[in-house]
Amino acid sequence: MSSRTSTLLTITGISLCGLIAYAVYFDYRRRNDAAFRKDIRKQKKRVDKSLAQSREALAAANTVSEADLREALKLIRSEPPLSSQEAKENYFMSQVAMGEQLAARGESFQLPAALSFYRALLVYPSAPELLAIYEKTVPPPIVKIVLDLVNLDASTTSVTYRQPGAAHPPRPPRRNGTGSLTQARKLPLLPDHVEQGEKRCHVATIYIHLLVIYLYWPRITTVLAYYNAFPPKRTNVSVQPRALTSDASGPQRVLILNKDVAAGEVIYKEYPMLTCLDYDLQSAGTHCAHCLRKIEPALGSIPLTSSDSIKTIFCSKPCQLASKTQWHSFLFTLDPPLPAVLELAQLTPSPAALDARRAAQVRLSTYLNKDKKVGAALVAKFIARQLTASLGKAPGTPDYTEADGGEYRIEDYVERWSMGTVNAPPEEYSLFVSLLQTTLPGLEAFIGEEIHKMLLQKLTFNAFGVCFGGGRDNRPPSTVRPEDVELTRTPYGTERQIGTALYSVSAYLSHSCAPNARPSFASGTSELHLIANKDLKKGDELTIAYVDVAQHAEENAASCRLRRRKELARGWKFACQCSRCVKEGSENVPPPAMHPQDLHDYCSFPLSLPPFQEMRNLKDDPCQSLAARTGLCHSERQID
Ligand SMILES: C[S@@+](CC[C@H](N)C(=O)[O-])C[C@H]1O[C@@H](n2cnc3c(N)ncnc32)[C@H](O)[C@@H]1O
Repeated sequence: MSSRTSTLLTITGISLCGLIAYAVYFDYRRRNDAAFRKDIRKQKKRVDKSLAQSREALAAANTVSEADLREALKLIRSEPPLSSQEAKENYFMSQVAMGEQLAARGESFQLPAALSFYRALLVYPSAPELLAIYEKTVPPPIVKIVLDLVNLDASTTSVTYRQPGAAHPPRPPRRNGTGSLTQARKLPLLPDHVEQGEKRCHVATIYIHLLVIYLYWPRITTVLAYYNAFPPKRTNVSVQPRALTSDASGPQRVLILNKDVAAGEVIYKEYPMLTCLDYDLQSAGTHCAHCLRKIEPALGSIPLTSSDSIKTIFCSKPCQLASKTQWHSFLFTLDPPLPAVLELAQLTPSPAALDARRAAQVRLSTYLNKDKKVGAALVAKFIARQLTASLGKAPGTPDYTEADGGEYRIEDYVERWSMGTVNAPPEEYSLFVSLLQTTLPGLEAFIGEEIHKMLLQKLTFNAFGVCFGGGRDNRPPSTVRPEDVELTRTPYGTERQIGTALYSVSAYLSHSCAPNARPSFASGTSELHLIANKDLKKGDELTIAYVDVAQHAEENAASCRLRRRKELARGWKFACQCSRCVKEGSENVPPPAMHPQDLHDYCSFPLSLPPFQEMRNLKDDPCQSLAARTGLCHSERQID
């Protein structure tokens, strides 16, 4: 030990001894000397009084009168409205930043700080959620002023009044969640759901309520700064609002390159948040059900032991463990769905309950298997992953976070994705509910049909098809109408994929028929490598092909254009305006003749399928007359 260290320790030791000695002496006199005790009481009263006086004086100096608030509201109401989404987002960020700076300047800046936070609230899509965030992060006197402003605004709003960018002043949360994950997060706070659960008088239900409250409560620090921390710097890309043009359709956000890259270079690599092996391959046992790697028989595989209701194998122990803890136990086994549940004796299921759980799993698996319903599997896995990530963490399976310094979970990414318009068959939701009811009773109260639909729309819309090499050619054909086939983004075509995966960064890639980048699965797993198709410059928007854009031997430019635009219209509901489509569209080359006896010559519906047989007998354009009667065929309106 150096002499300096020992001197410090000696000084510290003496000081501590002195303090202890004084405390002992003080305590001795307090207990034994009545006059000393009286004196202390007097002193304490004096100090308390003086403290109370200074608090009152301080409060009086900082009280914001109703007149001040009315004046402030008048000012805010006179500000011009914001029209675009981008302007609202910028406004929101600047007001929050200003609020924070003003709040840090002390008590005399509380009103201006509150005004900034209030302005941000007016343009935020979910005011109750932001208020909850403020309550955790903003000094309480400022939050109080914000709440006073909200109340005053609500009590004095006239119908013609418009806030900057906001149609209405903030409202309390709606009672039934519809439309967004943000609302899903607030469900546990809604009394009608809590009452519903309590009526069941079920210990498990109450436990599930607590679990969901914990799970959905937003992690305060991460919400506002999302796009600062995401995507991580190592990906060399950023997510930016699409430059506004006269065309209002198109992606809201796009991926922009942050540095120059050469053709063939890997721009970034990304692990999936969630994977789904195609069901036929899962049954065949040819691929790992977690990373989707092809199983090499010589190297062996690891089965999922314990009551697996589907035949599942993995390439390695880590994949088995990850899959088991993230969703497999929850969805496809009779094991406790979450490790935390193990400890609750009252949740030990009866044999009848286990039978019901197994039956629900088998029903869902059968449904998934038919017509490759990957959307339903993605939703089930998403819910399972959310729950297990929060409460069922096992060693070696860290929660998903793909950001610089931000702690994000899967729902934080999905919440911000755009969604398509998928309509799930009605039985899909009831299968899902019966799985939840038999696995963690009570959970289903929080995932209504609307939330289920919203998840389905987001997950299927943003899913990627995983293909190795050029993909496979033995995927079982679908028996549903072409328009109802679930499509995933893959330049090889969904019918060549071996599975589906969701990626937090790549979700933002938009489509071009002449893409400047391509996804590759060169590691032989679902890890996505984004490769530059040509030399690219910092600031370029990255695009990939959502569909197979290659012109095949039997096609000419026009029929290739028609095929890919049809697929884009069916899967992603947009008419591509890329340079290639525009150029080829202007060349007016007629597509080669098709086979009218098999396919409708415009939308290529197989007319032999039962619903379309009647179309053969129609004299006029079958697509149009069918569309007029049933709305079934609308491709022609979407693609050209
Ligand atoms: C999977 S999402 C893409 C996500 C997107 N980056 C976003 O969050 O806004 C697919 C949707 O993006 C839009 N999109 C992508 N590429 C497009 C393009 N080239 N032209 C028009 N819309 C496009 C379409 O609305 C499409 O349905």
